[in-house]
Amino acid sequence: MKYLVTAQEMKQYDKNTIEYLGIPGPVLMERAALAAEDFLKERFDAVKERTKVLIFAGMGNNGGDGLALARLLAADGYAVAVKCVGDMQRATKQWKSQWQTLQHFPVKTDSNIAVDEYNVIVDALFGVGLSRPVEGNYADAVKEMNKAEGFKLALDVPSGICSDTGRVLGCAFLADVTVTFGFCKRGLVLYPGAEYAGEVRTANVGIGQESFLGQEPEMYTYEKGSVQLLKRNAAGNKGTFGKALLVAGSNGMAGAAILAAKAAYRTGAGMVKVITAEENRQIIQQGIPEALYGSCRQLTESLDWADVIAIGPGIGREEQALQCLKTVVERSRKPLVLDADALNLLAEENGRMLAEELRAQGAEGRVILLTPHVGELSRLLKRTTSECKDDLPACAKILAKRFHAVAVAKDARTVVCKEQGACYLNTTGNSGMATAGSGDVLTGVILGLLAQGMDAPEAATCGVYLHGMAGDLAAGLHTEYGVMAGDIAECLIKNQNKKA
Ligand SMILES: NC(=O)C1=CN([C@@H]2O[C@H](COP(=O)(O)OP(=O)(O)OC[C@H]3O[C@@H](n4cnc5c(N)ncnc54)[C@H](OP(=O)(O)O)[C@@H]3O)[C@@H](O)[C@H]2O)[C@@H](O)CC1
Ligand SMILES: Nc1ncnc2c1ncn2[C@@H]1O[C@H](COP(=O)(O)OP(=O)(O)O)[C@@H](O)[C@H]1O
Ligand SMILES: [K+]
Repeated sequence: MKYLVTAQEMKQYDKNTIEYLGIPGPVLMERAALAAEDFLKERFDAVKERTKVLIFAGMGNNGGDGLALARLLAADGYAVAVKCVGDMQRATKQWKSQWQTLQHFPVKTDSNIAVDEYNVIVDALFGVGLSRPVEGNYADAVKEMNKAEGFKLALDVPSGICSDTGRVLGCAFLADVTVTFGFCKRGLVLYPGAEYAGEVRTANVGIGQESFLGQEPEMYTYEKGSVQLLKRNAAGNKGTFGKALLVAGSNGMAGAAILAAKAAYRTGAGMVKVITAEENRQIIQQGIPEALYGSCRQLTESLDWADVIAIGPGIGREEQALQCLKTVVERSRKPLVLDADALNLLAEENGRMLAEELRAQGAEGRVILLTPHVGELSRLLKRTTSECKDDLPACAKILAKRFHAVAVAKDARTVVCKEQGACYLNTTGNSGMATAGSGDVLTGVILGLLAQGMDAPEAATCGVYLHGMAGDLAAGLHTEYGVMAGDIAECLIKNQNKKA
């Protein structure tokens, strides 16, 4: 598990470390600068004579880190220059102290430094203290850095990237690598910040879990290798691994049902039954002969048979779909995953009473998982898609609270939220997954994990992680251009802890 923090959380942990743990600010700054120096030495020591480093320093402590880095590199024999941007009178105390020390070292600091003489550019303009769009002299500096050739390193956060949302505020530094201090910031993982940050290295500077003082970060992600599937019972039979009921696929949409059913099997479900339109019987039986088949008339008896249920992929919004949804909501209290058109139906006027009923069931303890993409989420919350996209974690939380459910808000960085507690932000997957049917595969994965007895929040987070890993493996085989949803289903669980 890896924490992802906001600027405010990071500032609080800085403060706790200094004031409560008693580690002075200048010590933290020195360690931050040492971590950045270690990284540069690892890359450039072999070509030190040809390496010329230019550091752009703002007037806050991020700039202070830059000044300390300049001193360390100069002491180590590197050619270093610093370009200060801003009014030195307004610099922080630590900045001024670093500046005084720097005067004893051979570092060029005049204002006429020509960027094109340098082959390593370090951005130390703003870190977590960025508070408004980058304009004027600062914007000119960012543009100058971006235009420069050579390697680009950002300290803590690329300047101009909002640490909390990953949004570009005005303009932003485009880094090859970001060395971030203490904990990884959310904005380095969320898009477009993730693209500006390049490769992210998180450096230990002495701010750790002891600095939380009871206030853990509200977001985390999984790192490679940290997801564990439930141990399989060696003596188990197909009943042991769960009966998964999938209500999917209207006339002409059998593919959605096949993809989701395949994914549930590939994730380990013992039995999968597909309830779908009569017209789909043959194609389902050919497409996935391992699945049991039932028509909509057999829904009620199938609800008794099932351990867990998913409804939505490809069901459409016609009357029959609404009736199926009604039956699933009213005639069962079993764990339920709602996806795609099941969510659209709940958002429509016709589905309002059902949505109310579902909320009441959630409050009474029914296990409910909702897996909307941004469009479906916007319909459920009656907000615009850009409002949802701009703050997906907050919107996912609202949805989770509204339905007393687990919300899986899908995007390039999917968020999983419970009513209470930390949010999970997924970092596996790639643009190849933006292809029709890949959401159906995710529904099947989550259903398969639930069928095996995983609890709902874990099934959602593991499911999203594994789905992304499968997408990465599929992209390894077919490139991001060539991935189709069926490839993702085929790659499920294969070496889930290895990146393609
Ligand atoms: N605490 C510690 O000991 C440690 C901290 N560490 C480091 O400190 C960094 C945080 O430092 P920080 O809090 O001083 O904020 P920082 O990112 O330098 O920016 C603030 C300055 O920018 C200015 N400013 C903001 N937006 C602006 C804009 N758009 N356009 C123009 N100006 C703008 C703002 O001005 P003001 O808003 O006050 O007018 C202020 O002057 C952190 O990221 C990490 O690198 C590490 O060394 C580890 C130990
Ligand atoms: N650029 C991307 N990077 C990573 N994952 C992505 C990207 N684009 C889409 N995905 C994932 O693919 C899936 C798409 O789901 P959805 O929009 O419901 O598709 P569909 O309705 O076609 O099945 C989601 O799980 C989403 O997180
Ligand atoms: K920076």
